[in-house]
Amino acid sequence: MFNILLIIRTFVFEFTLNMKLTFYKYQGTGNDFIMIDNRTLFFPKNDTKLVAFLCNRKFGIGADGLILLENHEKYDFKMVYYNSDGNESSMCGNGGRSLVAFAKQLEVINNEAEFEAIDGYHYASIDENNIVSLQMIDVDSIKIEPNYTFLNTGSPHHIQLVDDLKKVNVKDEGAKIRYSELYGNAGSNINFVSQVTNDTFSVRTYERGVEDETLSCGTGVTAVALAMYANHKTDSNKVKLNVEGGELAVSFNEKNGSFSDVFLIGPAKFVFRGEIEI
Ligand SMILES: N[C@@H](CCC[C@H](N)C(=O)O)C(=O)O
Repeated sequence: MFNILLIIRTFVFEFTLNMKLTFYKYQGTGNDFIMIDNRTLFFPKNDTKLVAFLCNRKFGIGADGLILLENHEKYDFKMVYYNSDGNESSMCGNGGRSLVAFAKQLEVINNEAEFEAIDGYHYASIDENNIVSLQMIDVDSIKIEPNYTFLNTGSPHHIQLVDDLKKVNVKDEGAKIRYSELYGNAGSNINFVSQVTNDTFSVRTYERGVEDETLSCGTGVTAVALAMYANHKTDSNKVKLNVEGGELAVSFNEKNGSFSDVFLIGPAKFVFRGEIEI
């Protein structure tokens, strides 16, 4: 039976490396990631099918994304992020927070980290309860339209306020906007938002590269917090975000429409460690 599954898997994903891969599984408010310690640079980084297989929830380990931790000449480490479709992508906020917890588990850092991701330098701190506070990129350009707001917080985000968040079919409605003329080939992540109080919002996100709703999106809630402030929906510079997988917070400073000292704050948890034949 095992051999038959291996043959099916090899046929579907088209690879066999004949090795055992050690991986760690992490989640940040339900956005889940496979972590690989790639400090020896053993991982075949251009193997899209391998990454898609590892992230596949039926044939592989299952995750929204895969992250490599690598050495960096100047900082504590480097982050390389792939979406579950197997393609390397732009910044992942929950992934970045989870990677800081992973770096702590590997004893690469203590309670603070400086690392480089695809969008540049990041500073982070982690406390004894594994609450990670991750500095995100500064944002100085926000497109405000009557029905939506668009900005880039390391990844592109479309933000739309809705009347009844529970009733939104995030997968279908998100895909329509993601593949619409508005965003062309590159696409965008799509966030549906409802306001709870002056400083609290609920968010559901369709993620590009997962092509489905995920339980949380870190760059997404960061974008929502800044967008709600820019649209005068809140006057607080610390915003709480309820997502399907838990709660996050985003703090920032704003001056003349530009945002700096943007921090994404929330839990990052180790789930399990394992080995998989690839
Ligand atoms: N889950 C992420 C966002 C990951 C990147 C996104 N799917 C994209 O390709 O733009 C987060 O927590 O920020």
